Amino acid sequence: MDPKAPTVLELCDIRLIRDEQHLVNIPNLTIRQGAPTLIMGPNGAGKSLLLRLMHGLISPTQGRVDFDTDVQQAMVFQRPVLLRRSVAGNIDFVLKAHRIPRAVRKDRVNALLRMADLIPKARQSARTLSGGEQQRLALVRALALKPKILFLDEPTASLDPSATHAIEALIRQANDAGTKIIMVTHDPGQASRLGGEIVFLHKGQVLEQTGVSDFLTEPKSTAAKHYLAGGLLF
Ligand SMILES: Nc1ncnc2c1ncn2[C@@H]1O[C@H](COP(=O)(O)OP(=O)(O)OP(=O)(O)O)[C@@H](O)[C@H]1O
Repeated sequence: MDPKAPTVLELCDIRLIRDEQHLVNIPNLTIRQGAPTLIMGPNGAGKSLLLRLMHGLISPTQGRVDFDTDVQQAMVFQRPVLLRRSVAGNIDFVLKAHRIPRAVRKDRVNALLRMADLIPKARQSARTLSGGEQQRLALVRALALKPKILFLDEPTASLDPSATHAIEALIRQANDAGTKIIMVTHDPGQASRLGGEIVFLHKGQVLEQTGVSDFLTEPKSTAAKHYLAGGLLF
């Protein structure tokens, strides 16, 4: 990651405490523009909490997340949350809610459906799509407003290899178009295909922030070594 690239987000002295447990404890974390930032770490490390803190879905007990408030952000969850509308209707709804004029909306919806390879399914009820199709729709819907930051929480966790590749292609396209991708993944293969940097989280703390290939070949922390070797962490 280019250390001179502009900052998109900065965590300062963040602590998230619940029932006297320090679930997240991050003195400082800077996320910069450019290639994806991939958050890895064992189950329960605090990855989803970190993503939610960054996106502002939850407030920290202490500290602050600095970002440009004018910047459009979007998030896609592990299980897509789709509206009881048609496939096209799901995208149109988001655009309409942001007062995008009808003439512009039609073209934008079609372009996004094409990107997701969902043109033939445009009129189908979104909730009848397959898991992979639903996730493609959720992803292009999140891109509808051209967000500067896109948070993805294990978007391919329940998908087969071909659906996973389709989602990765969309992620790459979004990244190339200038959207900063911040994504939780457990899959080292996916991390190496997408590239960028890894933020390795363990027990709510950032133990490493480094390039994907360095992390996968030479993890510095014992916790990351165990994690990559498939060992149990305590
Ligand atoms: N509201 C809450 N109150 C108490 N504990 C919580 C709360 N929310 C999350 N936790 C705990 O915080 C820890 C981190 O949760 P989180 O969902 O961020 O983990 P994760 O790294 O995303 O794990 P996974 O890989 O399993 O999805 C977990 O032990 C979880 O039980």
